[in-house]
Amino acid sequence: MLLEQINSPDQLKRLSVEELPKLAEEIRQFLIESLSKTGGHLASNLGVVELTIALHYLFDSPRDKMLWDVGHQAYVHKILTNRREMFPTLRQYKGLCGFPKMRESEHDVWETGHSSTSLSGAMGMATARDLKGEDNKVIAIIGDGALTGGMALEALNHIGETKKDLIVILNDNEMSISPNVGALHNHLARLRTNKSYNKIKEEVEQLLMKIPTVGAPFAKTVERIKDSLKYLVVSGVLFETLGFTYIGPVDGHKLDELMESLRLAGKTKGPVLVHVVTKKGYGYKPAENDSVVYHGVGTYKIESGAFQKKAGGAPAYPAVFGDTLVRLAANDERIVAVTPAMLTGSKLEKFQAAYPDRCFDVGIAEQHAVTFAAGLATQGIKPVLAIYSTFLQRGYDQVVHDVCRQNLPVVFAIDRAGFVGEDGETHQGIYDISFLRNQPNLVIMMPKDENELQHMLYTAVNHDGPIAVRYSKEAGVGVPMDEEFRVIPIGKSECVREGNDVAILAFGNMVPIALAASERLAADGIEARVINARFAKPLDTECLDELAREQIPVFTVEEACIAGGFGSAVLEYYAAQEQVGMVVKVLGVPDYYVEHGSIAEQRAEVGLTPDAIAEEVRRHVAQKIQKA
Ligand SMILES: Cc1ncc(C[n+]2csc(CCOP(=O)(O)OP(=O)(O)O)c2C)c(N)n1
Ligand SMILES: CC(=O)[C@@H](O)[C@H](O)COP(=O)(O)O
Ligand SMILES: [Mg+2]
Repeated sequence: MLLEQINSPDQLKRLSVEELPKLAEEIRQFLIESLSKTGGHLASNLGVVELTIALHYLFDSPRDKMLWDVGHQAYVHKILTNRREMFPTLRQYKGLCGFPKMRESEHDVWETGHSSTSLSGAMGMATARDLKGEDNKVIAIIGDGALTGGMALEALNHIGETKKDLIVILNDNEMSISPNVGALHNHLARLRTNKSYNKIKEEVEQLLMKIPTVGAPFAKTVERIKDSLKYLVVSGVLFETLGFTYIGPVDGHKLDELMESLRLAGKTKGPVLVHVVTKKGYGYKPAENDSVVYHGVGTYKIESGAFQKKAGGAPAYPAVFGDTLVRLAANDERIVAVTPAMLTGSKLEKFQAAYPDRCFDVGIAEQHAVTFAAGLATQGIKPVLAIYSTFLQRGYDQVVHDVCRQNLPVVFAIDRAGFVGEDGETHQGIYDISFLRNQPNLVIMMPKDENELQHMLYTAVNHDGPIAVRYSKEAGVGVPMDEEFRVIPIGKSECVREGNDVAILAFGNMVPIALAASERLAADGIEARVINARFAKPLDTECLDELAREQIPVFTVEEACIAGGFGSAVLEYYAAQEQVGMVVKVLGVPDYYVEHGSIAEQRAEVGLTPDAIAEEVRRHVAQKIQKA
């Protein structure tokens, strides 16, 4: 086994080029076996085995900087940089991170998770290198999906003009999570198939070089013909017009072709773009046949690729969203769905099948998605933007400037709200309450269960202004679903458990946890009133005033950052009412990044569990008795 000897790029470099295909085979087998037990981003990593080997064979990481865009495809990089043995802990609590992590290795020079940041980071590193008079390489590896992200295009524009020595490896597998979309994608298709251009270029070159003496100088004039040929044969070679030397297309699974192109790129001055064509899921039939399903996987049987069946139970919130939107759209032709490249994650497949002309996958382009929705809304269309909380961060200015300020009726269906588990700190959906609550006109709500989610969605599509309904990725509570939709009165909470010793104001998916805490407290003779807050904006001020009149201590609970969240809003309200005597304890996510693990482990870490909440209340009650 070659792989057992390889724990560093230096050890890799000791292999002969002839041994590399065997190493690729062993790494591929390792990925398939290891991820069958842990899950993870399988298809993307299977597609970059040869590319990653070639990069570490030819270049000198970490002196040469490698930046992995999105970073979900950096498992092979991690295997080659002394972390193979950590793979049984992949994406587990305190285990190997599923994305590049500086703390894990000096070879992880840039942390990712959100897409389209690698080119800007690379440009920063290349510029710093030149300012310091150093001469290392800077290499960004970006997928065709990530290339549709606005940041990537901003960086291409900047890099192309400055002529920095910088290598961009475009890993083009025609896939985002779903099939890639957009004009850029179509341009790449033309480039992928332009073998004829490269063929002609080589033949002309060989022919000329055969002509003694006259050949060489004449070759220069032909250079221009070749370039015009390129423009003739391959319409709009975008990258060269942007100032890059374009090399490709290169077969990303043929090591000899890859090595030759990467060597050429390493010798080429200025910005270079190597267009590598790969197959997502390469080398594992189930993943090759369906790289959408095998983009991010749970555990599976290697022989068949069959996933371990999840126990039945209540439908997950995203599935309830997808099904509800299909029902709502049947009776309201204004409704359209917009997704920034997360069609399957947001469970919009059924909507797309039912209403293909009303379902818009705009690619990895959250800024555009938000303002596209705003444009739709100005013309009487009812856009439902299905977007993960963490990815909405990428379109924040558009939420402020284009939607809320213009008071446009856009529905933000904020999925993956709260902890997300294995994707970890780059993907936690815990900041949206804070960054949205400061926006005038916007309503922010979260259901206590899947039945209330359908009613909140119904309320949202009938609301005349910007409105956000957030929900987690988890399974619902397991309550019956009402046949008929009903409107949830905006700003109205509901009491789900009576009690007069303390009040727990729970937001969204924290309601079941708060109820469980109240049962523990009841056993101690402490009667907790549990309020399903429903709205972080506008607050149910009548409810808050009542609690103040009764001078009941308040515990707010949210699976979101404490700073600026729902509890902060309650504090602000009481402060504004000069209710100085009111006791308000805000329970939520403290001021640090919560890393990967299970959602349960993340909640336990920050104290969002029935036991921890009950303990907080007991501690307060004990202090009160002590003071009395
Ligand atoms: C800003 C942002 N939006 C969406 C995502 C979700 N996402 C993760 S990987 C991916 C597709 C990436 O496609 P590509 O860059 O082509 O990589 P491939 O998986 O094909 O190797 C998407 C949409 C993300 N990580 N970051
Ligand atoms: C790498 C990335 O950002 C996506 O693949 C993300 O991991 C999807 O998350 P879900 O699995 O929750 O859809
Ligand atoms: Mg891709």
